[in-house]
This record gives sequence, C-alpha cells and structure tokens, in this order.
Amino acid sequence: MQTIRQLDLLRTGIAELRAEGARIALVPTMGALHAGHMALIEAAKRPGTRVVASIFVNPKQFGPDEDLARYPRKEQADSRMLAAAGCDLLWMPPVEVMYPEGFATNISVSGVSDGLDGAARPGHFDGVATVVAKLLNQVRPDIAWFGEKDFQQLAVIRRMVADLDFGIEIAGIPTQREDDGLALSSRNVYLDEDERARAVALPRALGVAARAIGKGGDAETALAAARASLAAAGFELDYLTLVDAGTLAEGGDPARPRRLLAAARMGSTRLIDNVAVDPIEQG
Ligand SMILES: Nc1ncnc2c1ncn2[C@@H]1O[C@H](COP(=O)(O)OP(=O)(O)OP(=O)(O)O)[C@@H](O)[C@H]1O
Ligand SMILES: CC(C)(CO)[C@@H](O)C(=O)[O-]
Ligand code: BAL
Repeated sequence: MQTIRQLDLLRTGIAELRAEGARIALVPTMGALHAGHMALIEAAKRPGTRVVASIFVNPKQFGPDEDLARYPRKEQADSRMLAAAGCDLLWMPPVEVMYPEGFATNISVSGVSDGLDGAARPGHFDGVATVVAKLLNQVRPDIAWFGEKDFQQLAVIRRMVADLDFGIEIAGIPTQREDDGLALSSRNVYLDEDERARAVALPRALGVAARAIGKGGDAETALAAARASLAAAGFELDYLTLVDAGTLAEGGDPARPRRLLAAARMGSTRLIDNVAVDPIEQG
C-alpha cells in the first residue's frame, strides 16, 4: 500500500491504479481506525476495484469547544490495518495541503444539514461537505463509501453530490457494533470503564423505541420512555428525534421508512447513534 501526502503524487498514484483499468473506490476517514472502518474497506473491495482510503482530521468540522486537539491519532497502527485489509493507497494530506493559505471556499448544504447534529454542532456539516467535496475532487473515485452510523452526514453528502453533479456513486454500510450493541466509534476510547458499561443504554433505548414505534405504538410515549432510560444511565441528551429516512424531516410518514436518531453525552464524550423504524403497513 502506498502512503501519499502530496497532491501531485496522489494524481500519479491514482493514474497508476487507473492504468490497470481499475475502478476506484474511496473510503474517507479521520483515522483511529476500528472494525467499522474495516467494514467500509471490505465493502469497497470489489473485483476490478482499487481501494483508496483517506485519513484527515478535518479542523473545519470541529467547533471551537470541540475535541479537535484530543481527537485520537494513530497513524502507524492505522496504516498497518489498512495495508492488512487490502487497501491499495492511503491519502493522508497535511492540513496545509488541504487548506493552503488563502483557502476561502465553504460548501453549505441547506435543509438536511439544518437540524439534529447541524443544530447541535453549528458549522459542522459545512466543514464535512467542504472537505468531502475536496476529497472527491482530489481522488476522483467512481464510488465513495460512508457509514450509516453518521446517518445525517450520509444524507448531506448524497444531497451535495446530487446537487453539484459529481457523478460519483455514494454508498452506505450499516452501523457496525460491539457485542453489546454500542456503535463502534473512534470516540469510544474517551469512555472510562464505568461510562463504557453505561453507554450501552444508547443503542438499547433506540432499539426499544424504534420497535415500539414500528409496531404502531405512540411515538411520543416511546420517545419519552427512551429519554427516561438514557437519563437513568447518566446520559445528557442533545436530541432524540424521529425523522423521515430520506429527507430527515421531523416526524416522517408512518407508511414510509423512518429513522430514530440520537446524540447524547456521557461525561465528556459525545456519542451519536441511529436505528431504522420499519414502515407500518397501511391496512
Ligand atoms: N460503527 C461504524 N459502523 C459503520 N461505519 C462507521 C462506524 N463508525 C464510523 N463509521 C464510518 O467511518 C467513516 C469515517 O468515520 P470516522 O473516521 O469519523 O470514525 P468514527 O468512529 O465515526 O469517529 P467519530 O468518533 O469521529 O464519530 C464514516 O463514513 C463513518 O460513518
Ligand atoms: C466524512 C469525514 C471523513 C469527513 O471529514 C468525517 O466526517 C468522518 O470521518 O465521518
Ligand atoms: N464521524 C463524524 C466526524 C465528526 O464527528 O466530526
């Protein structure tokens, strides 16, 4: 696996992969890789496809009081994991390559970016959209892979790619979880042992509420019960919201796929998670 940090070398590296007639798949990440990221690499590895992963901790998507400085960085372990997983090229640009002096462009995707994490983390999805647009233009893949754990992010990227005619397929994979159900996340390392044990309340509360709502139960009652069990576990909730799975409009139509999304803080760690709510068959 080649590791590349300069744009001209990236162009050469990609051209070499393309010269073999390959399609290119891109897996963008912020590093501190775990089995969720490896599932993205596995999904991207198809016959005739070469896999490019990127690692870039994007300052533009962190708010001033967020965890940019302490975000885990594990370059060597990440690089070994990617090589072992069969990744062909690792794109790891320094900040000054991604945002040279004078950089002045901001991509803002309205609508899907506005609520949920967009409201809780002002500017976050502008930072994500801007860096993902750059990564797509730098690598020019045929397909790019993202996780459903960051469900709103996936919706924002799909909207941007459609609106700006990128002509790149955007693919998602289901959330990969620990045995007890906690979604894998680079930020899980912030949890101490006690917090980690209590964090399982998040996927459990979401699962119980989603099943109740999917069976036709009253949504407000199910959400209130979920909020109570999260509070009992020591979570401080940013939001717990039922939305249309496509538009992310709040509430959604019971006859169509919906999604239950949550963000909550356990101590100083902010976790997000989401689950599908089955459409209710209309009789
Ligand atoms: N548990 C998971 N299952 C599936 N995909 C995942 C999972 N965790 C992360 N991803 C995906 O991996 C890609 C890179 O994410 P990122 O590097 O931010 O990891 P992360 O674990 O989500 O970190 P963070 O703690 O910042 O949320 C994104 O597309 C993200 O949705
Ligand atoms: C998509 C992404 C790599 C953009 O920085 C990041 O938001 C992430 O890792 O989910
Ligand atoms: N996984 C999303 C990246 C972020 O939280 O900034």
